[in-house]
Amino acid sequence: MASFVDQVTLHLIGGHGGNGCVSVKREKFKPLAGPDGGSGGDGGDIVLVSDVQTTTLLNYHRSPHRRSEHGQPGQGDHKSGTSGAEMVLLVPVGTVVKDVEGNELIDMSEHDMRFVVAAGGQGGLGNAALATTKRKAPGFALLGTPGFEGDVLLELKVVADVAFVGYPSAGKSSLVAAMSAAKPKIADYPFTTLHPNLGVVESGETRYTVADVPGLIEGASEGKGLGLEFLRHVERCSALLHVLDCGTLDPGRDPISDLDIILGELAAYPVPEGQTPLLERPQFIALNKTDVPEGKELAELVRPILEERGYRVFDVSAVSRAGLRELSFVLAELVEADRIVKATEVAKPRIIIRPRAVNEKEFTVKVEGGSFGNVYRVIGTKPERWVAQTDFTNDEAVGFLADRLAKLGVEDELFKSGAVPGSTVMIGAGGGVVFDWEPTVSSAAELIASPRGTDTRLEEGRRLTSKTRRAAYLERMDAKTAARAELELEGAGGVWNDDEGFEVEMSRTERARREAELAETEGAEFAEAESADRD
Ligand SMILES: Nc1nc2c(ncn2[C@@H]2O[C@H](COP(=O)(O)OP(=O)(O)OP(=O)(O)O)[C@@H](O)[C@H]2O)c(=O)[nH]1
Ligand SMILES: [Mg+2]
Repeated sequence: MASFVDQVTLHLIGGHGGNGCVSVKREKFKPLAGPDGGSGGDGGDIVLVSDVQTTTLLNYHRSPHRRSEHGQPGQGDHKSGTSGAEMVLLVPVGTVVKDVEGNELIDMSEHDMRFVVAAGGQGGLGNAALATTKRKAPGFALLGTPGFEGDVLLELKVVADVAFVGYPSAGKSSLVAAMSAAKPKIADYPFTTLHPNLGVVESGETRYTVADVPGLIEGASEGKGLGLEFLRHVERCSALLHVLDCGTLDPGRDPISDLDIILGELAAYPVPEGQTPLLERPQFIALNKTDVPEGKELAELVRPILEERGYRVFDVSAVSRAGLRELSFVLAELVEADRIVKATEVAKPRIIIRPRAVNEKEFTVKVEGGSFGNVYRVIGTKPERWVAQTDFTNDEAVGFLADRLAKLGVEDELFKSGAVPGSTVMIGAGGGVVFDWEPTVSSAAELIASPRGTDTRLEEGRRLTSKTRRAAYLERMDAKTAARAELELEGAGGVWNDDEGFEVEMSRTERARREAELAETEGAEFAEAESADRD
């Protein structure tokens, strides 16, 4: 027998970010015209989306391994890699997502909720994006980081306002189909329904959901038939509708004894603590199949008995749709009233993801004793991500990592924790990356002599003193007419205010040079470096 699947472990791998590209632009008369390596695209996320049309986790049971697309690497000529496509996994409304330790990550209790279960990796910056006025020609790019890799647990607890319960073939699915747009499987053999079908009913102003659960038989609470397992889906329903079959030809059955058996089984279902037992919730009765003459007769016979017991009884037919309108209005009223009550109840504390405080430390250094001396472990998302972005075969990239770590204050913190040059430093909580620590301070001299990422071949534009600039300016004023002709020839444009506030037209290259110079003096380089960190 097909088993009912309402729990599945997904094995997820988010797409990796594409690597950044190292490339230098080459033109006919400018073989080294600056870095132009594009950035890698981000890896695609894996996103869970709750959807009323989806009723089961069966698909994931069959193929629990899912991976989203990788980001493409960047290319020369400033071409960024395309980002990996997001992978959307539709899950039924009522799916609870848990991590491997069983902690609830999210309860997807409403339609169209989105939850990124496996974030894709970040694309690495290309060398063009890493260039600053100081580091004009970076000979390295950042690597894309890997996407999330791990397992999550999906557990289905259908959330419906009204649950339809009853014997197999009583017409529960037929009623859901007749009252909503849902298209559950309907057939005249028992246990057609193996998982709950959800339908959305619109009645006047009210929208509510109904769910039918697999048929119940005597002994269901002991595991007969499909058992009572799936009644966990009824746990969150505000009301029950007993669907009684008045058209059955089975001599051993009649609506009253059917109802009694179902009530007995429902009473045996243990609801979790804090919830109303199933039989203490509002219950209605639908006498179904009244379109057939015998059904109508039988319904008329049993109606007074049921009403005497205090039930509200509806004669309906899923086939002729008789009585469905009235039924849906009454259910709507009840759902409305229940919603008002629930809204006034104290809301359950919701999980709030607070943004990290600005001054919160971005990493910690832990000192771990070892047989080869102390190990200084740096733990923090930023340093760990930076390590993942580093191409350790490239000295410049390693240097860039060192600069970034120093800027974040990792070096200071290592000093404070007692690390000395040569100490073993690990970055990352797990195995991580192991270094023999060489503080960058000692390499400061090297930095002054030749900043990382410079290429003397690109160093045409030396920085001018204001004196030489003024001289050059006066010279230009003299040769202004000639210069203008020349500029137009170059297809140049742009007006620039010089030191004295005069408007000077200049070529694009000159303009770019001046802009770069200005940016540098205004500390824009700092901002650029910041943006290179991309947080
Ligand atoms: N004449 C008549 N037949 C109906 C009516 N409602 C359902 N049926 C028939 O009864 C059979 C069973 O219907 P389902 O809707 O699959 O019954 P169910 O209660 O969902 O059954 P399980 O999923 O097996 O528990 C089908 O052949 C339907 O066509 C009705 O109002 N009138
Ligand atoms: Mg059914």
